[in-house]
Amino acid sequence: MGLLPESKAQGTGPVLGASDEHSVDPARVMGPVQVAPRPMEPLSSPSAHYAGDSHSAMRTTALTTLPLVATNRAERGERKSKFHPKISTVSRRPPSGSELKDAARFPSSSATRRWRRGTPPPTSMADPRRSPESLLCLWPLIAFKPLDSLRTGEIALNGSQRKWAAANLGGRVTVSRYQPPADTASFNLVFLALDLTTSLTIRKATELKADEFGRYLKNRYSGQVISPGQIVSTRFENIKYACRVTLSIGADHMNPQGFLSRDTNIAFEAAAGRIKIVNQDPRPPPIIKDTIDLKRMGIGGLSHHIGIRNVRGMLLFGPPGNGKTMIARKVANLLNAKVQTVSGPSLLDPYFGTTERNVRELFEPIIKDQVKLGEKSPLHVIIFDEFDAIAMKRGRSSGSGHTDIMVNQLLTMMDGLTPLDNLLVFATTNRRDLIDEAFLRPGRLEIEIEIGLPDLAARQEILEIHTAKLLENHYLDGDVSIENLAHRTDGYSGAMLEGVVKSAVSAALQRNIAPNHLVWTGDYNAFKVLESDFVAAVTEVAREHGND
Ligand SMILES: Nc1ncnc2c1ncn2[C@@H]1O[C@H](COP(=O)(O)OP(=O)(O)OP(=O)(O)O)[C@@H](O)[C@H]1O
Repeated sequence: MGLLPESKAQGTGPVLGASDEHSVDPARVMGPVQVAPRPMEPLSSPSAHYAGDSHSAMRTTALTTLPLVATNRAERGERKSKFHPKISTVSRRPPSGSELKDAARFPSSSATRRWRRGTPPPTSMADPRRSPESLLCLWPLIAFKPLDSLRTGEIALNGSQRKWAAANLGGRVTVSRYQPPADTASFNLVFLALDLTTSLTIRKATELKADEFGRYLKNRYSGQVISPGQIVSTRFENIKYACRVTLSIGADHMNPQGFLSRDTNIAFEAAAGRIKIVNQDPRPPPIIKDTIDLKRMGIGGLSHHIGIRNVRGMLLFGPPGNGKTMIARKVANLLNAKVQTVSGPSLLDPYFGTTERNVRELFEPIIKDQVKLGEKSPLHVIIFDEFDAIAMKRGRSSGSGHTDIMVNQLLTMMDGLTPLDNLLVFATTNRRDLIDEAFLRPGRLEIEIEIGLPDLAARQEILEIHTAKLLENHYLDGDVSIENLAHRTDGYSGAMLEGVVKSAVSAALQRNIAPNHLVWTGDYNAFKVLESDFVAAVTEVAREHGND
């Protein structure tokens, strides 16, 4: 049961993953356990068991955070069994003195930095400080069951689970029990998008029936917690699929982590290649249904208006550069929708009637699909950037009343002569106060989400997102502290934080280019972006935005 070398063990983060068909026996599932990167703690109870143990032992001890050391079956002299192939194990025992020292160092390891990106499930999509990427970085969850062949204190993770958790064999992880919300209905997922391009085992072109595969997954995994980024390995019609969760939306507050239920709508994606998806519902299900508790989202008194209809639109408002457009684009893309992004001012035309025509043309393909295909129409998404330019309060403009005509036309198009059930509208604005209230009525932009400036934790997440590639390629100097940078950038928007990273990289590149020659003189392997590059970039970006 060999320990990994110290350096490797340090770099190993938390372990987690989807349960795959071999590691979960639904009858014995104990419920999800959260694996999180915490400093190791000594065992609190010698009777704490994770493997080969009874339900109750698991329940009574699972609250303890335990240090674990990964091993594999071969090391333990075990053969792969038919029912538990490819299982590696993580064994638990009291930490040695040197491991406790590691634990003290652990928080500064690159693995920890990477995992700090993880956050507990957001309480609301309306949280203005959460980036879409940050929504994808939840603590991984896994459902554990007792397995007789494991020794006391061991847990088993398959390859997909280790990959998702960036966990190596022999690495230490800590595990703690995860308590889902008591209201399980609100913890159910309403929508799940799975990307199948991770299915490496598929050698020849395969046709996958989306409807049947969806039913199979729901039968098999109903009641399991699914998280964004997770890879679920499963065998269907003799083919092993690795399904990566690219989008998951919960019933309550659009929490992206929740139970797969028989009512969860599943959409599949696969890059053009070996997997051809057929029988996919051409129109992904509505992302927002009456199952959402609108009151808890801060929208009172509209539930009875919305009934079971889909929400038609969302208004994203707040200061510039904090990801409004990005959120809209990501959601639209992941929903596999036909997306049109238009900037409000680009629709405006001084020639009489041209603006109205532009608006009409925008809606034409959507109306056509709705009339022709009805329920089978693909989902269309229109993203209106700078919406205030075309949705300004009526009665304010002096002169021709041109703006009022356009607002009326836009409202008419959104309502549709035939209700447009195939349309989802995102409108973004920095000036919520300028928008005509009529747009905010039910059936139009029913949900308003304020996306404000990021707070400290959100700034750290955003910086981590934008430095992830640098970190991965070892281009970040060891002295760079994202945490410090987050402290230094109070009041910066997401776009400004992205600018800080770009500017720091640019400064580091400059150092490696010979003056006057524009020739790279550095050593690619030794290229590092330094803490001082970031510090200078913070000031530079502030100056650019007139904030210094
Ligand atoms: N929360 C965030 N997480 C990660 N990156 C972000 C975030 N917010 C902004 N960014 C970065 O800033 C860029 C600009 O963001 P985006 O255009 O979506 O902001 P916006 O709120 O729509 O701004 P505007 O009101 O000016 O249109 C994004 O493409 C992204 O790179």
